[in-house]
Amino acid sequence: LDNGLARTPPMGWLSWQRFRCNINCDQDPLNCISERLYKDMADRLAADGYKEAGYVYVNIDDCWAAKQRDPVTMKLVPDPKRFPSGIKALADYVHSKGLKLGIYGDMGTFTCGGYPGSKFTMATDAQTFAEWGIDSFKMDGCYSTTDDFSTAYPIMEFYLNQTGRPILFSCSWPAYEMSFNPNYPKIAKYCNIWRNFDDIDDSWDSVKSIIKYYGDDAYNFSSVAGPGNFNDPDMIIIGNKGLSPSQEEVQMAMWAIMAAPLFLSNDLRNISERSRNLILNKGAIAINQDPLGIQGKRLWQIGSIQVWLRPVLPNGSYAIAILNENYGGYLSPVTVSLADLGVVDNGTYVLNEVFTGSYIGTYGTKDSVVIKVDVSSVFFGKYTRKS
Ligand SMILES: OC[C@@H]1[C@H](O)[C@H](O)[C@@H](O)CN1C(=S)Nc1ccc(F)cc1
Repeated sequence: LDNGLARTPPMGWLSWQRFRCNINCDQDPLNCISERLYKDMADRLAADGYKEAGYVYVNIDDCWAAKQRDPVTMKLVPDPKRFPSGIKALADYVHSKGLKLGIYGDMGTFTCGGYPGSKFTMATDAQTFAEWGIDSFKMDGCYSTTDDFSTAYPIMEFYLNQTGRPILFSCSWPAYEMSFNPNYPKIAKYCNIWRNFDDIDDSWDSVKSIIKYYGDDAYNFSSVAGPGNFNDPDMIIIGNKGLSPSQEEVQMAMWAIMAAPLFLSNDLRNISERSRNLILNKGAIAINQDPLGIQGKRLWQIGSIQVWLRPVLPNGSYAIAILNENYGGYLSPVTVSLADLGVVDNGTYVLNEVFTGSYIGTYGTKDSVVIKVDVSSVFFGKYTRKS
């Protein structure tokens, strides 16, 4: 979507994977979906180095709203007990921290969690969000029929644009059309980012299934990615319980190669130094945020070894990820040269490691290097073109 936003994949924090639809603020006040949760996370983003690294969106997901709209204005209202100050006050707070506030809705009659949907009130809801100072809107597709998607998302984009406020538009449109060829060029015209596969869960299997979907690249959806419009493989779950340290490195590396939005869904109030350093890894973020905005691709898979490549600046350079999804065994040696990767120019290259994994071999042009990647691990490096 050409609205000046998401020129690189957006970065920030999103409540859903970690905090779900926990509305039990009586028993669980620290973790329920409430203004307190988003203020706490805004505080952490601003104070712990995340904002400086680029993580600027604080995004509300499902279950924020009251079950009934205002009967007079038909406007959405936040749950009065859980958001007593209202969304505008929350946006003001988040903005005072130099951050942006996102919110969530649905094109159907209800959200997936059963809260009011926007099916008949798109103009009102877009206007409401703009009045509140909202900076990003994720519109889900629950309680909708299949042929509605290709009209509902353009209509909502029209009304968001009408407000005159720049609002990043996150669409779940292709995620509801996986089984039949989504019209990706049309989706890219109306959306800044779009979910196109299953919800992520706090597990290695979930991360692997998403990597597989993106490696298979059905309908060549990678080709429509670029500044202003990105495929969204869902949230970063680093810092939660389901991934081992090396598997967390895999997610950070692969989301960087895939030019994915980086929306953390974890508890920033209680995160290990290791996970926090991984989330803040400058080399990985630089590749994720590369201005070319080209989505990396899986070049080949041999057994449990996958080789991915993403063209990045300076011109002629590449980020490379070698993923070992093996369960058994130890370091698998992978011999790879730039020629193997289809890089056939006569430039001089340096392979400087951005990340993890080990390799032996010589720097330089067509030489092969032997890269050794451990199980459930990734080698993540950058071939920088020197001349
Ligand atoms: O309720 C909202 C929740 C999150 O926003 C996810 O990111 C969205 O992909 C949708 N969503 C959920 S749980 N969606 C959903 C997941 C499984 C299902 F059987 C029916 C709906």
